[in-house]
Amino acid sequence: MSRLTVYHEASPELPNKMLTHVEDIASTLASVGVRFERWQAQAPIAPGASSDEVLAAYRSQIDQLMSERGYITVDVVSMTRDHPQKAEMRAKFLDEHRHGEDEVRFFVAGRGLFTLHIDDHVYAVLCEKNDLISVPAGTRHWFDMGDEPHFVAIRLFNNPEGWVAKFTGEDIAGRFPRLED
Ligand SMILES: CSCCC(=O)/C(O)=C/O
Ligand SMILES: [Fe+2]
Ligand code: NI
Repeated sequence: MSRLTVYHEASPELPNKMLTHVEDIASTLASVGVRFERWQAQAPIAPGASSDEVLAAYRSQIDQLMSERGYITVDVVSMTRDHPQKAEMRAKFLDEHRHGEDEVRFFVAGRGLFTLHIDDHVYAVLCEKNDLISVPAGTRHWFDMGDEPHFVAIRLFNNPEGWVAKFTGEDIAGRFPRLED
């Protein structure tokens, strides 16, 4: 089940609230400029599926997003528990960073934990299959796929280089809960 946990940045051990209803998650995130929607990931895709397979299965949703907001690049992150680079892949996103563009991710299988640092609050969004999240450009955030990664996410970008991150150098991510396996 998707879940949003909200904290003050100084109190990682004491959440202010935890929400599991999609409308509550969406409205709370919308109040800080983050788009969260429940889509239908109907094509049966398993973690480990190839990018071509995923892109072909979700062509119409991808085209819709691309024409809506002018995204020009799309890729796929497809992770399994036995992925040979799972530790490196996990580490890549674990520290607080920003992107120069919106972070648009559509989960078509499995789950992952996005944590957003907005003003003096921290929003931990457990995204599951069917969830679409769009985090505005410049938002401080990190992502945990866990020790046992199991997900497929489609990523959309509005620059030709795809994924480019600027790390903040802050250690805040290490103080907040990771994804539980
Ligand atoms: C869920 S896709 C992999 C994570 C990612 O692209 C990112 O930018 C995390 O912050
Ligand atoms: Fe990111
Ligand atoms: Ni409700």
